[in-house]
Amino acid sequence: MLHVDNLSISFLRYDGFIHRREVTALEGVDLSISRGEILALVGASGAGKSLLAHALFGILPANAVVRGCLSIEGTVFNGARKMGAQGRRMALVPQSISHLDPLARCGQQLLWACRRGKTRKTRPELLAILEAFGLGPEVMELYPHQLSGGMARRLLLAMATVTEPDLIVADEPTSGLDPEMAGVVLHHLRRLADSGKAVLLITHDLVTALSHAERVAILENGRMLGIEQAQSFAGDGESLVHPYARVLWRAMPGNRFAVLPELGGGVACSS
Ligand SMILES: Nc1ncnc2c1ncn2[C@@H]1O[C@H](COP(=O)(O)OP(=O)(O)OP(=O)(O)O)[C@@H](O)[C@H]1O
Ligand code: NI
Repeated sequence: MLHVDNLSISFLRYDGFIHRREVTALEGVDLSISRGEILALVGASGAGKSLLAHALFGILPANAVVRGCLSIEGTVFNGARKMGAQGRRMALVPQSISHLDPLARCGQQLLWACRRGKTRKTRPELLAILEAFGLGPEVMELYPHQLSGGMARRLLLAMATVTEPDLIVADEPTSGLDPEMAGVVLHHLRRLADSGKAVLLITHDLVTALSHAERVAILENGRMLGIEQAQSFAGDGESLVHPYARVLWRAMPGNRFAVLPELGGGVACSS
């Protein structure tokens, strides 16, 4: 449903008045997501996960240079923002809660999300989507500053999913949530995938990725190191195709916890 082919992102920087250079942040990234699937995109802070999401939605800053090919169900596009009706079939749950408008009540922002998705919802339907993310009806009347960080994140999730888009890109949707609420959010994303949607779940947490995704894509320093089946992260990691994935898996607490030279050396402790 979504195909990303050879995506590269760089930023133009000016050194002095005339010297211009490109700094590459993402290089040669390939991935695809099918309907019914959660693909987790994992990587350390700064790996380029949010950049990839922003490229999909055409919301990179003006000095970004994007190369490669993005297509959704066979239609090539360069950012959902410029796609009209097609773009409305994709929704982003942004990483930062600053994407909420501080001057508008939460209910109003939920209605705007419906309007952007050309969808009409009744008040009971809006309350139901809030409830699905553990938010009560009183949230409709509140302003963003009256929400906790976790509530604001869940409101962003409600706004992204209220129109039931075909592709949901959720950038760190569980960050700042307690384990119970994180479970509610991930369960909801699972339900959307099971109903035929495609979900790109961006997270730095391999455990979250493994428990909810079919496949896990590993991004490191702007490069895709490989895509693995989630079920291959088991035992000693012998079913994992990519050496880096094996290193990552074995380095997790509870596994062999061996820090190998590829990760920069360090303390190795085997159980
Ligand atoms: N507007 C920009 N101009 C220049 N470089 C940028 C810009 N935005 C991001 N970058 C760089 O691109 C790299 C990837 O950033 P990105 O936000 O995608 O990381 P991330 O994987 O989402 O990290 P995190 O887990 O912390 O959210 C970083 O090194 C960052 O400094
Ligand atoms: Ni990010």
